[in-house]
Amino acid sequence: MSDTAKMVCVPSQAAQPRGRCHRPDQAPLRAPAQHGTADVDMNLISKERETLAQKRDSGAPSVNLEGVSVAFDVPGKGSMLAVDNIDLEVPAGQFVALVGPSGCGKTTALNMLAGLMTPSAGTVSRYGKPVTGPSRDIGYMLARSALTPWRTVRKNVELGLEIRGIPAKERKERSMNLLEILKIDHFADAFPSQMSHGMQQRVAIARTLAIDPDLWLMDEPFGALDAQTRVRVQTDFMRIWEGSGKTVLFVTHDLSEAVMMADRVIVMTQRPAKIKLDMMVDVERPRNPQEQLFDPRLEEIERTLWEELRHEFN
Ligand SMILES: Nc1ncnc2c1ncn2[C@@H]1O[C@H](COP(=O)(O)OP(=O)(O)OP(=O)(O)O)[C@@H](O)[C@H]1O
Repeated sequence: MSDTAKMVCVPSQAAQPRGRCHRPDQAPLRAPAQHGTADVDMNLISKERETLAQKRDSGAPSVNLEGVSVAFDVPGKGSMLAVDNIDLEVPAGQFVALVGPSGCGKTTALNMLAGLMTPSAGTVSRYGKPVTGPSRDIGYMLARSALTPWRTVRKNVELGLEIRGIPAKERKERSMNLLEILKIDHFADAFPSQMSHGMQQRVAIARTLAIDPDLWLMDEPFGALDAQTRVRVQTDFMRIWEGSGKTVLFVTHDLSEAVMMADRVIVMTQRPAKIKLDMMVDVERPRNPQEQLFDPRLEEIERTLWEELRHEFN
């Protein structure tokens, strides 16, 4: 692999003053359980939570990419470098948006974190442990997360809980709670085909979050929504995330969405992907996308990011 230049070292949130941006060329600022008894199932869940709490208490970053490169074999063309020596450290509880031109490697980064692929070089770790495969504490949502057409909305949301052997009563409580927050509880017994696309995306959000994942990987989750629906869904999503303490990696092509939602925005270069800019969004929370659509500070940050991003499209 033509794995050459050392690119960037991204500091943790604690080490990084909000609202500052850092260029990479500067010094680094841095089984399913059987449907058995409820007792057995609840023990399993509380054990997982305990382990997770220990990991978080360790202070290790929720996500860490160190010197990560990815090369794909392209028939007739040989090895193609998609991701080039990336370092990215994300502390637990941070909301990070990844933006960059199409094909620059954003999804590839999420896939590595999800344990769906391994890097060609470097290490991908969570709480200091290398990622070796899919993990139950990760939720992964795509732009077009297909719902199961023959299951009702509630049954779709409960799918992951069913697989984990969560008892029916708790499944129902959790799914209805999320559907209420997302304002689609009155559709609980409907089928996906009876809902608008925006509503289906809300169901997909609820399904992703129902298992209470520690790391939320979101790949253009609102990309297919019309502008008005998008702002409404963003607002609901913010309400769920803020205060949850969960780590989010959020891929989007929409800069204003990135700035509105995230604590920190990473601008990637065109392929092979490197980190071009790493910027904190110093706008206080809670944020409300419906009310802050034209917030001057958000617009200012968006302009700064756009100045970096636009050169990647030439
Ligand atoms: N399995 C694969 N085999 C070969 N090439 C691949 C494979 N997966 C991704 N690529 C290539 O790697 C590069 C990065 O792809 P990736 O999907 O990560 O980009 P992206 O930034 O998410 O793009 P988009 O914004 O369009 O979704 C692209 O050039 C893509 O064609």
